[in-house]
Amino acid sequence: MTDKINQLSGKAPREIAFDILNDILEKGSFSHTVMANTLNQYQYLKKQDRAFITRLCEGTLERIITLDYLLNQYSSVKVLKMKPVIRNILRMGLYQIKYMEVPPSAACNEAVKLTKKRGFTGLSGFVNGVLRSIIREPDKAKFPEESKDKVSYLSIVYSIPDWIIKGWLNQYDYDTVKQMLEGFLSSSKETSIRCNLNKVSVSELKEALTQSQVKIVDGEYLPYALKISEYNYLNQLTPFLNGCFQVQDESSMLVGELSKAKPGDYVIDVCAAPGGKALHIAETMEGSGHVEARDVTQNKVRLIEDNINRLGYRNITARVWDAFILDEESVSKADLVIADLPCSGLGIIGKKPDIKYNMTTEKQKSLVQLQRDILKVVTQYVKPGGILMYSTCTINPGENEENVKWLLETFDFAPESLEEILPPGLKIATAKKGYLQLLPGIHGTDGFFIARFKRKV
Ligand SMILES: C[S@@+](CC[C@H](N)C(=O)[O-])C[C@H]1O[C@@H](n2cnc3c(N)ncnc32)[C@H](O)[C@@H]1O
Repeated sequence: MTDKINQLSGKAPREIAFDILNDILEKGSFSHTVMANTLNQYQYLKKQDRAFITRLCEGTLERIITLDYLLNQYSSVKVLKMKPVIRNILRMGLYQIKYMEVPPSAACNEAVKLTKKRGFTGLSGFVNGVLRSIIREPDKAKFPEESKDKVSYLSIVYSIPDWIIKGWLNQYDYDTVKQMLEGFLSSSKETSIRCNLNKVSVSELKEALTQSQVKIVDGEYLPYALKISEYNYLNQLTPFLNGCFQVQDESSMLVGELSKAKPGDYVIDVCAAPGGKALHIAETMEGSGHVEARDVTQNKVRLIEDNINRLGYRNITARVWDAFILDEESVSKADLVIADLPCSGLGIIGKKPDIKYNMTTEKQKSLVQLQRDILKVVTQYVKPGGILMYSTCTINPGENEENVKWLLETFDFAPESLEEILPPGLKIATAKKGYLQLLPGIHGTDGFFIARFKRKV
């Protein structure tokens, strides 16, 4: 059936994958948006075709540095000098040969077919030649020697730009960085979810998911965190539609967990969309108090509202408010302020691999300024004795540890130890200083930073 419809629409799964990759790699579109929109458009595809497209796109994107390095050893024309269509067909072809359970000759034949279909018949021999020589001599290509050039080795083997590797090697020892890089490569296979305890128990949710043939494993630290896989569409799962869970990484749930909001608290989340942390905190307050979830545009606020409605919480509202602008009415009013600010996102490159190719040190510097500008405003909302939670999904001391130091030097806040409130199984030395950095591959979560402060009375 799918093949027939594909013939009618003229697009086979590899061609759909090619269009997605071309949009991301040549037009700069965001990977998760293009993937979601395209898969939505091809809803009639069989589950395995959708899974094939997802794996091929995500995998190729994740491994671009490795793939280009290898292709350059087999091709007389360097990848960056190739026509965009040809380099992306070759990247996809090589990814299938090296990392997927696709017969190599099929990967090669399909690449040649696609080259002709896209009007490059004259280059089909070139595509065939490069891929055939890879199949013939898979061991010809050599990676940099680990003992001679550690940065190049890690960068090429794990497909991460070398400036990022250098930064992490300044902060962590070699083995830790290597483990992190392994962690990124294995992080995108499951979806982390938070059980909506206001609606169901964890065992009820597990039962409902099992009935929908979803594979479930427990989270690392929190009893209400699960990881799911092997479903087709999230928004066709009955437990999702019924608001029994929210998609959220466990690292992000730790913000809600470590906030220790009390029933009756007034909470402001200044950068809240799509609402993960704000919704979680509303849930922990058991229907009491109030969470005001703010974001900068109506579209973002709509995302929060959709989640509020689906999950059925009554003690949270969403509102458009620009965090750079002081809201006089909120000054010294909040028991808890959540500042989960825009950041360089290097902690989630396992899920959104395009981030690692687009981020730069200059962009990171301007993000530090943005974070400080927002903090100057929103720290004012915390009432004396109230709590400020600062978090980012990145691994960069400038945006994390140095911002903590700056905040403590600049405002009337004291660090609040996290040691006593960490969930069992999570031990991090800096927790007693009021902050922690989670690392993929080490802690089993996204890379994530959390700091807790108390406003002095
Ligand atoms: C890291 S995300 C927040 C994720 C959210 N806390 C959650 O747990 O689902 C950062 C958010 O900041 C928002 N943002 C960016 N600039 C903003 C501004 N000037 N005022 C308010 N929100 C802003 C973005 O729209 C984005 O939704």
